[in-house]
Amino acid sequence: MTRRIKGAEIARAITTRVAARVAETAPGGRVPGLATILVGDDPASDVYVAAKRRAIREAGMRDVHHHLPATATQDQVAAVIDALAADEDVHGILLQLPLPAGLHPAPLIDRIPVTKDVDGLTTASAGRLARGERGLRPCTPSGVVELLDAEGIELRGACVAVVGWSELVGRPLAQLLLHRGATVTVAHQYTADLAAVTRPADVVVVATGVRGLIGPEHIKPGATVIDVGIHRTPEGLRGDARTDELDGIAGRITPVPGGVGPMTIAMLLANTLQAAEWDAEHEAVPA
Ligand SMILES: Nc1nc2c(c(=O)[nH]1)N[C@@H](CN(C=O)c1ccc(C(=O)N[C@@H](CCC(=O)O)C(=O)O)cc1)CN2
Repeated sequence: MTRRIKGAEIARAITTRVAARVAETAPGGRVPGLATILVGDDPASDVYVAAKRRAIREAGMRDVHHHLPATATQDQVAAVIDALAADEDVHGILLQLPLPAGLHPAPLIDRIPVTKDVDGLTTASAGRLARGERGLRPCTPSGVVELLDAEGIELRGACVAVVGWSELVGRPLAQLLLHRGATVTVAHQYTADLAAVTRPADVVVVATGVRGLIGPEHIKPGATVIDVGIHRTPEGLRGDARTDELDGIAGRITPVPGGVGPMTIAMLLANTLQAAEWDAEHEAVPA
């Protein structure tokens, strides 16, 4: 039997811990504040930002939100980020992706101070991750590592295939895993013989945005499959893995929904708490 990894439950436990810590420190100290910026009306982004804002409030944090029209200019988005960067009550700033066509995400993200980069996506945070220095890590990759830890999967010496090259997931995840002593191979949707890369792996993480890319031909019996993909289909939400076909082959698999998705939000709260605690200690992000 293939075990379903209960991401939603693990995320709830993290969220509860964060909320308890906020309640403990808020009376004397400052309430952590997280600002979300949504540009345009992408329906999936609407759902994700609404879920983030709900989680922020449930954790006892301050919810600051800016919704700009799809016609907003690069300068208008930059002005919102700059104002939040200067606001002492805001400890984290998140620019929801993707942005509408015509806006360039990288220069906007890089206006977020590294101390408030709770999404871990600035060049400065990426540099810290590459060097193995302390800092705020991207939420989905750190959520994946938390899931593997919660399942008791030993990463040191494990053979892990990361399928996907995105800046949001694949590339930072490969680095996080390397820092944990895993042997990491990065592949993607155009890898010529994908099965040759994934079949030897103890853990396969798939984050390509290609529905059903990974099937039984890609997975060693007993291996763990972490499915980061989310596709809205007439049959409901589906991932990048053909989960039904992997039943009885994979040792463990994350479901979609209820797997990696909720971890992204839990790690965002954990990062915001961390940013607020560093701020309260008057520490820059410690090296
Ligand atoms: N600035 C960012 N933009 C985006 C990120 C990110 O980490 N930072 N990640 C993704 C989307 N995302 C968060 O924004 C996200 C995706 C999925 C979920 C989630 O809880 N999914 C549920 C299903 C919910 C549904 O779709 O109905 C699940 O898998 O169980 C949360 C957050 C892109 N943009």
